[in-house]
Amino acid sequence: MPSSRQLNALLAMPAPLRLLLLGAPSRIRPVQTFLSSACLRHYASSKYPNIAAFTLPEFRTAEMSEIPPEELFKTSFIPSAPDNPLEDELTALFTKNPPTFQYAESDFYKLKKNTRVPEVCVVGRSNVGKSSFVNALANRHNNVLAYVSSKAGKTRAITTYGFGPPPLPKDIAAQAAEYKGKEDIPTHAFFLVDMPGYGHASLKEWGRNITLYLTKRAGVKGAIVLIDAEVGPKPTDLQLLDLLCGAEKRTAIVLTKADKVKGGLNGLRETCTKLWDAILEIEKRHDTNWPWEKEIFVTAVGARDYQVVSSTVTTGRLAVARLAGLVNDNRPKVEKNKKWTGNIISFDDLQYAPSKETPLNSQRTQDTFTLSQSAADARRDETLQDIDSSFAGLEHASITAHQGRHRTRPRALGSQRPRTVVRSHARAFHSSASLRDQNQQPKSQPPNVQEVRDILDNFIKELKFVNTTGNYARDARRKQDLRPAPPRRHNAIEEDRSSRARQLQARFPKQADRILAVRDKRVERTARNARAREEQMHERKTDPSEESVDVDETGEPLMPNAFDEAFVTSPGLKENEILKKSAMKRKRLREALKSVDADEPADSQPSEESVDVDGSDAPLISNAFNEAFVTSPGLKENKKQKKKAGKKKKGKAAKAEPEPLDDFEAKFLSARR
Ligand SMILES: Nc1nc2c(ncn2[C@@H]2O[C@H](COP(=O)(O)OP(=O)(O)OP(=O)(O)O)[C@@H](O)[C@H]2O)c(=O)[nH]1
Ligand SMILES: [Mg+2]
Repeated sequence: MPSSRQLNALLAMPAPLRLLLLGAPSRIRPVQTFLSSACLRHYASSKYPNIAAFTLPEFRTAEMSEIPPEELFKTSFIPSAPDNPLEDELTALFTKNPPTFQYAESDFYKLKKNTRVPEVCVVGRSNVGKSSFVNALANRHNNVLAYVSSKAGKTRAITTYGFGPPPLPKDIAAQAAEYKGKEDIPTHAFFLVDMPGYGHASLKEWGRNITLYLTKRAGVKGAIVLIDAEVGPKPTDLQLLDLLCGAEKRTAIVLTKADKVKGGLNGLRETCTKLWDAILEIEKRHDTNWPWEKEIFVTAVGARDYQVVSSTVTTGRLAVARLAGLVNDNRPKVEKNKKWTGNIISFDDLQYAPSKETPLNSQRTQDTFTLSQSAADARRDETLQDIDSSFAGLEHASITAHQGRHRTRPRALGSQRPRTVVRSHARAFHSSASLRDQNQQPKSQPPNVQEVRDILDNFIKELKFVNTTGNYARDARRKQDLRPAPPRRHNAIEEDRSSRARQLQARFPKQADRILAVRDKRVERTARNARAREEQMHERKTDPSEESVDVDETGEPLMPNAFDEAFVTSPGLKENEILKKSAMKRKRLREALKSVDADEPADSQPSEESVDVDGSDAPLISNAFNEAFVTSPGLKENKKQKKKAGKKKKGKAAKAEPEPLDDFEAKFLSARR
């Protein structure tokens, strides 16, 4: 006789399915009473009847120790893909914003700091299927996200992948000040961390890293423990569960490779019973409120058959989403409200924590999406308001994002516009909005792509730091292209003269020929001068060694002295020599005249003391400065200089004997007298 609950389940089904249920094959009879219609259909047609996820709704309200393990499966049901109400939302959550590799680190102490994005880690023995699990969740089968191998020990580092939509720009902007460049601006809702495996082909330090990660890392919100369904729980698995129980870390236990279990559903049951027993033992031993999921999730996400993978992947996603806090878990809790200890942050403190006011609507509780209905509506309205008000929030977010470590993303090949974090937020908004509520249309239209681009372009123009080296180079190239062509070279003077001539011709038409002749003459003269200048310039540029050897009138090379050396490259050496000689001549005349004016005999020589002569034979002017300089005591240099000057003076005075006057000079002087 079926119970009232079974009858309810039967009545809820369409009539043909009820018949199918009543006449279902014996092998599914033990669980048939709780199979829903879609699930049953899937189950009956499946080649793999042992793929299932076991939940224990009654046990959630009862004390674990009171329930005998053999009772577990009487109340099991299969929330496989077609039956799961959250399937679409979970798929969107995990795949809409493409999951990306974040970082890999083999040393726990070198891990990037993360206190804001929830981390869920996947742990298990080596080769149990951890990396396959990550790939399946991301819906990546061909284009692999995590490396998978049939050999144990493939994953050797703590490898982090980002999943889910990024936080809203507004939220990022609100928190940006707190990051202060210490943590990356989040690009995803949560991180899934693929750990190296323990057991076969693993290293000691991997074990140490796993232990440290599970007990000390602040961002870890839960652990997915993968256990091979084919071989069952091993002592190392139980050690790990022991550790998690002691640390009171939220845990979901997932059986993998369910498609390989021998003995079908019965074989799977045996494994589950064994596992459950072991967990009860661990719980008794620790006497803690270990928040494990009180469910065993069964998957075969690494199977070759895609149908099998897709039918169990939602189960895995549900487990991860619950631990990350993205799914409201409305189940009544068996655990007492015990406070979290150590570095572990309370789950309720999380940004994505489920709301506390969610009503418990039935005994058979359901998971609901965190961002469902009213919460999603309110949040979307808020965001739309933000975006409608000319992207104020978005720009602010992008500024703060730029000031952080993610300044710009690499540009797409051939793209002229730098891809910024801003754009990813804009895209994320659309994806998350549609993810939250696919049936409801947004109340106001989100801006189209062109609008977003225009706003971003204007915005980027104002950001100086976006002008990276590459952009500078590009700008320079653009400027070069836009630069007007240099004007044709023309002789401005000639042009000037021609225009002047035209003016004159207009004024004096009769004189036109003359005007033209004058113009031609002047143009010719200008050209000649220009040629001369050019030749001069050319001479300057030619090798100076050719000019350094100058010859006197007799053809003998002049001995280069210091003066010549300095002068050698300047043009007009000979002219300068002539000028120099004439200057000397004039000087001599002046001196002679002075002596004549003073009524001194013309042949009298200037006394050594009275006329001081420097190197250039110019008389030294004794001024106050010189006096002070010369007589200042204690200056060795001065004394030396003085001595030198004295010597020079004598030498020069001896040298400076005036040359005898030539005929012209003698005549001139006699005439003056
Ligand atoms: N049939 C079947 N094979 C699976 C399943 N999951 C994983 N595998 C296979 O198991 C092997 C190991 O998978 P991985 O994902 O690399 O395992 P892992 O736990 O990451 O291994 P390590 O990185 O070495 O720790 C691969 O050959 C997978 O194809 C499953 O559900 N069914
Ligand atoms: Mg791996």
